[in-house]
Amino acid sequence: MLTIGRLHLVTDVSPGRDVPATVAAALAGGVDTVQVRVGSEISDRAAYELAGVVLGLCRAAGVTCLVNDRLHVALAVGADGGHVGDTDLPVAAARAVLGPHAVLGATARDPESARRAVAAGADYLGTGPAYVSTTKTTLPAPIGPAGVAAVAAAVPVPVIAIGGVTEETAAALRAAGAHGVAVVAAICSAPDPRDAAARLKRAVTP
Ligand SMILES: Cc1ncc(COP(=O)(O)OP(=O)(O)O)c(N)n1
Ligand SMILES: Cc1ncsc1CCOP(=O)(O)O
Ligand SMILES: [Mg+2]
Repeated sequence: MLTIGRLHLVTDVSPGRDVPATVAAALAGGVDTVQVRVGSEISDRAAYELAGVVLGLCRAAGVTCLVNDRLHVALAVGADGGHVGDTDLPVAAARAVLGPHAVLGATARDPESARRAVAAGADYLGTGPAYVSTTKTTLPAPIGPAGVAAVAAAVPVPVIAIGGVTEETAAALRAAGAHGVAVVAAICSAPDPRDAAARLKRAVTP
């Protein structure tokens, strides 16, 4: 069974990004999980093609590759698994679609929904927003390290903090009980994504 990484790169949906180039740099810097996330305006065909390219980069680096939301794309490209949230397939349905061996992540913002997601088959939880995110601006108020700690204390699976995470805040989230962190902007908007990933990796490595 795959272990859950400590530094997850979630790909940037902003137009004009060279996603494969950023993923390659982030992998060189030490990202240990890549989650392919595309906007709702992106066709399944384009998502499939992007996921295939990212999966190839991940396989060459020996890194886990997940697909956000679109589990049929995850299955079609042969990714390691997927991640679902409140508006996606329910966790139990996602598990049924992906099968027993795939990695399945679920979003949970509080202890009760965290326990439910794990009971339904999630291997890890993404929790947040830890801080204010510039990438996804429609989110509820940040839960901070205390909210992350509450979720981490409630479940036996790895908890990945997401939302506004930076090199500076990653250590506090680990100290709060997060197994690791997931980022978009801290790597994708960095002047040097490889260096940013390396710094984040040091911050989340025990
Ligand atoms: C690691 C991780 N945690 C949380 C999320 C958010 O998923 P979701 O709530 O489904 O929101 P979208 O990413 O689909 O907009 C995630 N993707 N990864
Ligand atoms: C998809 C998602 N879900 C919660 S925060 C977030 C975006 C995280 O991006 P950033 O690391 O740039 O805040
Ligand atoms: Mg989702």
